[in-house]
Amino acid sequence: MLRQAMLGRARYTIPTKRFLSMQAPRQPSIGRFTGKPDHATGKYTVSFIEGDGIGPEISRSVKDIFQAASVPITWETCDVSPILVDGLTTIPDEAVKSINKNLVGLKGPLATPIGKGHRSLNLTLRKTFNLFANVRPAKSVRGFKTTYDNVDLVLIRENTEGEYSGIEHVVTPGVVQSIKLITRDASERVIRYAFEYAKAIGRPKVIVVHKSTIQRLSDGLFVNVAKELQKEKNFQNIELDTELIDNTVLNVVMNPSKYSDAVFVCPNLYGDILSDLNSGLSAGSLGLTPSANIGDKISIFEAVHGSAPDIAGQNKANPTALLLSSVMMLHHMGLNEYGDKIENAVLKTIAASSKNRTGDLGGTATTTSFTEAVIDNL
Ligand SMILES: NC(=O)C1=CN([C@@H]2O[C@H](COP(=O)(O)OP(=O)(O)OC[C@H]3O[C@@H](n4cnc5c(N)ncnc54)[C@H](O)[C@@H]3O)[C@@H](O)[C@H]2O)C=CC1
Ligand SMILES: O=C(O)CCC(=O)C(=O)O
Repeated sequence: MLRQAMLGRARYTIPTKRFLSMQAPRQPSIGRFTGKPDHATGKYTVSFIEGDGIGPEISRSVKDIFQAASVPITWETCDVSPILVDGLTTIPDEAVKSINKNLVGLKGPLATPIGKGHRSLNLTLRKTFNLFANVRPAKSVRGFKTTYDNVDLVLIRENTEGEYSGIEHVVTPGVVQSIKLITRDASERVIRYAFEYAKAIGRPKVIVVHKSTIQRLSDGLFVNVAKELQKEKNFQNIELDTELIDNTVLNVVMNPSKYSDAVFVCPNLYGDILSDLNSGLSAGSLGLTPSANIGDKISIFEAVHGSAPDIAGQNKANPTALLLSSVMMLHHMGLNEYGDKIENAVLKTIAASSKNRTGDLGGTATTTSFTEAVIDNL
């Protein structure tokens, strides 16, 4: 159900549906998929990184459901075991070639050793392929009761720098420094993407979440770039708000519906934390929230959650977040019919009965039984 609203000079389409659904959203003009299916088979090839911990279990679920739904995709499995070159973390050439060739990937969670060993492979992938925007929608799920039943939040996180730049050093024993790098170029490309995304999904407002009262230069630059961009003719009909992160966190917890007409955009770490909060509020679990890492040409889709080592190998993981990430991927590729079909089946399965739900949603289902129920509902 859509309603039209006249806002200023522009006509926007505002979705009234507040429950989880990413059905065939219009794609922003930046980062569009340009891959082509194979001539002989009519199928697209997608690079697949299964990931660590629960990764192989939830990846199996996605593969089984895609096969049952006859999605015209061939998976190309990629090994991203870390390789250290001159102290820098890289991934094997074959994986880089596969992703550069296919222009699209789906990945399970990758674990990062704490305080030693290789650098985060998640960050390495984002940097290697210049995936500058991380889109994280968080919506209530019909039939599954949480504190609020009308959460519909969209957050876009800067994905390549900020606190995740990896520039750290020991100044002197007992004194360390981590650099939060913010550049005009990276700020501009993610904020421009956020404006385009808001236009594409029919939201009239972009909110920059920051702390420029304290991080005056870095967050200050991020906010100023947003103000400059908003003056462009293309974006003048999108309202721009700026909010301090502590204020946003309080407001989201008190009344998430306040932000149902907005797209948040923020520097890397704020986006990481705020999006987990959004997941908790919308779903009561990390097991439901999908995401897209978008670059100019290449995009990689992944669940927001990590490798969940506490439940790995126990057939307890909820594959929904990876499944919904794969739905975002299908919409990105223009395979809307398949995306809608899988999304409907997943949501129907969760709504039907608590018996269908995995433990994180208070149910008793296993990864396998949930997958079978989704296949029955296709
Ligand atoms: N994008 C990625 O690949 C990410 C990777 N990580 C990595 O994951 C590892 C573990 O990180 P944590 O902080 O423990 O976060 P986590 O997201 O793996 O787990 C947090 C809690 O959520 C639960 N959970 C997560 N996903 C679930 C699912 N699909 N079904 C049911 N329950 C689920 C876990 O059991 C755990 O109790 C670390 O090595 C971290 O570096 C963390 C975040 C993102
Ligand atoms: O790579 C990691 O260990 C964590 C990355 C992360 O926090 C994220 O994907 O949001």
